[in-house]
This record gives sequence, structure tokens and C-alpha cells, in this order.
Amino acid sequence: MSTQPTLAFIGAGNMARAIMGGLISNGYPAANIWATGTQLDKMADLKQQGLHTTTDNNAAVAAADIVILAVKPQILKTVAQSMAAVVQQHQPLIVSVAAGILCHSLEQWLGGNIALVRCMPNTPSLVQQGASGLYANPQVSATQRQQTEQVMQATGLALWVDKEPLLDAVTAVSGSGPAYYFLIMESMIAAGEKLGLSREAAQQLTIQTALGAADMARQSDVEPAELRRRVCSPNGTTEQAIKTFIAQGLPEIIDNGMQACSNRAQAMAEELGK
Ligand SMILES: NC(=O)C1=CN([C@@H]2O[C@H](COP(=O)(O)OP(=O)(O)OC[C@H]3O[C@@H](n4cnc5c(N)ncnc54)[C@H](OP(=O)(O)O)[C@@H]3O)[C@@H](O)[C@H]2O)C=CC1
Ligand SMILES: O=C(O)[C@@H]1CCC=N1
Repeated sequence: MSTQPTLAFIGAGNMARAIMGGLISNGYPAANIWATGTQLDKMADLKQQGLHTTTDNNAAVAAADIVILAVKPQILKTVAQSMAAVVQQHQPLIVSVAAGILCHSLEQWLGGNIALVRCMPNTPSLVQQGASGLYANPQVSATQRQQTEQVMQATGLALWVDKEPLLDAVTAVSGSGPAYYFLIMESMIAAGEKLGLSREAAQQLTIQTALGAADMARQSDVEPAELRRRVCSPNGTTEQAIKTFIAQGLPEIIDNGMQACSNRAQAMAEELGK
């Protein structure tokens, strides 16, 4: 990474830790990262790795070029309002990873006229296999866009969207997406056990198959639908499984789940954005 801005993660929970872990594994200097939370002892491991830890959000904001808001959406208004004065004084780039909280609300809570990126990351950022959607408000400079992209690319794929509502679609695909794959893995492990494998063997085979399928899809020049057809021998075993999944509505189930996810992001914007 050519430039290494100082980052302050406001909230050092699951998502922030995944991004911080990915950054550190990728060589980002721990001394350039601040993490905040409600209790210092919960962040002792981060301090041990060389990060700055504090319960004082304003101190972290004052030290940072980029402030990453990573608290739960339900408390974001209170947290943002409590740091508005130092944000206005210091003018860092603000990056919010909160699902369903609009730029408009954040701008208001932080005192107006701020450079703001909304980012929808996912937890595989921890192993540098993350996927993030990014949206910038007009106040974000070209340099700040580049800095944000560099930070998020250090944890995996980072894609810009040009309309804010598309972040709800990103949430439905990749923000929440790891949970869908984990559920499929859980189901495959359970079914493998039921068919007689040990839990350990079912787990190893399931995870390696997920990895192999994802890597193959990434490297292939044909779409996943064609790769799927290539596994299905006519009147063979896979065909029976796929026919059963389709007859029982798997594509519609996934469509419904992702629609519910996106709807929830929109509802959160209304509920929490005032
Ligand atoms: N988890 C995921 O897969 C994804 C999450 N997100 C977004 O990331 C954000 C965080 O989610 P997630 O990491 O799962 O949640 P967590 O609950 O794991 O993390 C939130 C953290 O915020 C801390 N916190 C609470 N109050 C304050 C405060 N006043 N000042 C500073 N820190 C505080 C909490 O610390 P303490 O425990 O001490 O209270 C906690 O560690 C959410 O907005 C979510 O929408 C986005 C994409 C994916
Ligand atoms: O479930 C949530 O609300 C967060 C946002 C995307 C993934 N986790």
C-alpha cells in the first residue's frame, strides 16, 4: 500500500475486527490503527498487536485521517452526534459500514457538509477474501476515494456503486451473503453425517467443496450455471440432487431471502434514520 492513512475504528466488534485483521495480515501498520469500544479490557488483544485502543471516541477521531463507523446501526445516531464537534473541527473522511443508515442521516448527525463513504463489507475480510460495496457522497475527493479503495482492497474485493440504494442490493448479495453459505455448509455437513460420514469428514469435504467451487467459478470464463451443468451427468447422481432442489423451490427461496434482506435495510433507514 503506497499511502497509509491513520484509521480509527469506532466500535471494535465482529466487522471492525474482520477488517482490522485483514489489514494487519496484509502488512498495514498496527500503529496506524485506532480501535474504540466501551471497555478497554475487551480490546486487550488489539493493544497487544500494537493498535491504539481507547474508550474515548473523540480521541480516536482526532488522531485519524479516516474514521470507520462500525457500531450497531441502532446506536449510530447517538455515537455520531457525540463526535460531531471533533469531526467538524478535524474533518477526517468518514466511512460508515452500518447497514441501512443513509448518507443523509449521517451527514445531519455529524453536523453537515462532511466527506462520507458508505461501505458494505463482509466478515471474510478477516482472511482477505472480503467483498465490499462502496458509495461516496459528492464531498469525497479523488484522493479520499483512492485511499478508501486501497484500505478495503487490502481485505479483498472493493467495488464502487454510483447510486446509494444499490448498497441495499450489495448487503443482500455479499454483506449478509457469508451467512447464507455458512447455512448451506451447516446443512450439507448435517446431511453428510446422516448419510454415514463422521462429522469431521463431512465438514472437511463440505468446506473444501465450497472453496473449490468458488475458486473454479472465479477462474472460469463461463458462468456458474454452465459449471453446474458440467457436474450433472445425464441421468446421474447430481441431476437427481439438482432436480430435487429446483422442484422444492431453492431458487425462489434464495430470491425471497435476499429480498427480505434488502427490505430490512430500507426499513432500518426509515426506523433509525430520523
Ligand atoms: N457483522 C457483519 O457481518 C457485518 C456488519 N456490518 C455492520 O457493522 C456494524 C457493526 O456490526 P458488528 O461488528 O456485527 O457488531 P458488534 O456488536 O460485533 O460490534 C459493535 C461494537 O461496537 C462497540 N460499541 C458499542 N457502543 C459503543 C460506543 N459508544 N463507542 C464505541 N464503540 C461502541 C461494541 O463494544 P462493546 O461490546 O464494548 O459494547 C461492539 O464491539 C453494524 O453497523 C453492521 O450493520 C456490515 C457488514 C457486515
Ligand atoms: O445482519 C446485519 O444487519 C449485518 C449487515 C450485513 C451483515 N450483517
